Amino acid sequence: MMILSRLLGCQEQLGFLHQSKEELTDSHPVVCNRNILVELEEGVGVAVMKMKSPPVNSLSLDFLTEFSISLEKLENDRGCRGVILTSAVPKIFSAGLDIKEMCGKSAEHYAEFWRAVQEMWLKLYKSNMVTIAAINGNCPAGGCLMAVSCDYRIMAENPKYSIGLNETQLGIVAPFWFKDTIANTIGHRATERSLQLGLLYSASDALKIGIVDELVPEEKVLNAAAATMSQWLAIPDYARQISKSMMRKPTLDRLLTHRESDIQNFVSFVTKDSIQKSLQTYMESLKQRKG
Ligand SMILES: CCCCC/C=C\C/C=C\CCC/C=C/C(=O)SCCNC(=O)CCNC(=O)[C@H](O)C(C)(C)COP(=O)(O)OP(=O)(O)OC[C@H]1O[C@@H](n2cnc3c(N)ncnc32)[C@H](O)[C@@H]1OP(=O)(O)O
Repeated sequence: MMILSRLLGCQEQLGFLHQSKEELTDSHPVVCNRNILVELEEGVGVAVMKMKSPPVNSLSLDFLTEFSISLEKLENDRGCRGVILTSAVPKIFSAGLDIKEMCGKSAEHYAEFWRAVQEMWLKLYKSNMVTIAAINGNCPAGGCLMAVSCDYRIMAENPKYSIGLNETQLGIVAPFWFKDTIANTIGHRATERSLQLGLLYSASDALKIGIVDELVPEEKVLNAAAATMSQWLAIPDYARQISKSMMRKPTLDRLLTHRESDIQNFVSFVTKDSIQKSLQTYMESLKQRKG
């Protein structure tokens, strides 16, 4: 009953979660945090993590911390074998890193923020669970990193949605582990072009280039993710997990080995006047585009 009332509280607050009371039984334990709603279907062993931080699910320090804690809890739950990552904010998967966390703050804050970004990626990329991104909206930069860190990506075939690592368009640089993650997905040449030009791909181009694995009509994204999940869960966990680790370990180890220097690089990069100016100009351009 408590679970039900907590979720209903969130629904009232958000007004855009389309679940009926009947669907919400105690066999679907729900944890409704500030930024992420986690629903675990116990019999099936699959959790849905719904990002719900309007307006754009930007990855703030608070959001990232909550994400890592939620994922770790699921990782340690023997009843959970798979996670579907999606959004409860209409038209947005995630707008990527919260630019406000990278503007006008202290070096200590930037270091803490970057460690949280690293932690989110390390936890997601090395997860033993099957991870599927159900991309139901725009997915630039850090949002794209989250998606390509999953095992499989299903995107809504909406021509208005795009996905990619657009950092250079902001005058900033995707760090080596963003680059490695996307290169592991689409290959070296496509990554080179994609990173230099800061390309955002439409859903259909994203499928062609392999950033996403499948396009489906928007209303079918979650069902398609659930269907793919059951295929992946049919493989014995141990064999699948070792295969995943074999593919991903060198990429993970590279950041683990250089974690502190990566934080220092970020701090010295982001504290440059020229970078602060680029980020502020970009934030202003977002606001102007609106008006
Ligand atoms: C030797 C050199 C080594 C260097 C390497 C070392 C270190 C690496 C250094 C840096 C690496 C940084 C990596 C960065 C990764 C990122 O993720 S940066 C974020 C990039 N994200 C974007 O470019 C997306 C920007 N947003 C949009 O394009 C749109 O908002 C949208 C997602 C398409 C949604 O559009 P719409 O629905 O029209 O919403 P609005 O544009 O009106 O936005 C609503 C409000 O949200 C604010 N906002 C949007 N995005 C962000 C964001 N990412 N962070 C913070 N805030 C954001 C927007 O300003 C609106 O605010 P107001 O309502 O106007 O207040």
